[in-house]
Amino acid sequence: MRRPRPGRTEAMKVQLAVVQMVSSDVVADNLARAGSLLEQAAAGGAELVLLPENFALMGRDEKAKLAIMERDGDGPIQSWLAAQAQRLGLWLVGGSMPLAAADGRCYAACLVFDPTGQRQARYDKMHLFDVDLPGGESYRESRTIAPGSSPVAVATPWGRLGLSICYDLRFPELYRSYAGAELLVVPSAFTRQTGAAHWECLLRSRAIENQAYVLAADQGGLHENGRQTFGGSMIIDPWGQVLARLDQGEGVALAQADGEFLQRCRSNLPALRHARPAFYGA
Ligand SMILES: NC(=O)CCC(=O)C(=O)O
Repeated sequence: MRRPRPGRTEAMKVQLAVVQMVSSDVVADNLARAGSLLEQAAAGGAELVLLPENFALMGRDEKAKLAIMERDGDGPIQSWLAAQAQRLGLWLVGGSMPLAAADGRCYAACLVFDPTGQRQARYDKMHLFDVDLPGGESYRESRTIAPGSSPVAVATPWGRLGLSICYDLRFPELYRSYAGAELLVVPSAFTRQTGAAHWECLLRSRAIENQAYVLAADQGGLHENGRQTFGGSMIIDPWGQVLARLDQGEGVALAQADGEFLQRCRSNLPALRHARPAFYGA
């Protein structure tokens, strides 16, 4: 494992992993399978691993997440995440899990743990999926989820990591607020319908326009609530190339990020430096 000195991201090389799940409505089963998938990632040399949105529960009823929501910093799912990070010596990005909000709803929180099991960041999903799709599929996340209001990027040994969750992917301004971050994560439970149409295109766009590695861990299959998620978890480089990809079902995709390659992309094609936000807003 190469640990670069701060400010030496061009020397950065890190093995990344995204975990794809088909989470059920039984938390203990989901955590047990997630634990095995994390072991698989660690065995593949991963040092930074991303779990999908709702890794601990995809309930029959959206309200089920309110029954398992935890207080910030206190609860079995948060303890499980800290313990996995420490047990496997990983930076672990915990997709999303429900943390209590003051109004009875929950936040969809993405928590980041370092290899000592210390929590390094919390990001709350900012854009909620209140959407009606062709064919009658309908979602109202705001009934159970309160929106977050702050972008969050966290310093890692390999550079800055910008956090986002699923539907956030459609709002490029969020990622632009992370401009210069080397790594972007998008834990997701994309619908099968919208995933087939937009998933890869949106992810590659975020990688290309921000010249960053993008890690996207999705749910991928048929859940007990009848909901179908897309899968296609992937790791993309700053040139927009898909380095690793899964199809449907559970699994782990691994790929190496290379700081020299990232710096080469940014110096050969300095689009981030050419931006002129003074004329069209940040
Ligand atoms: N859970 C979500 O945010 C779903 C987002 C999604 O499927 C999309 O198309 O956007």
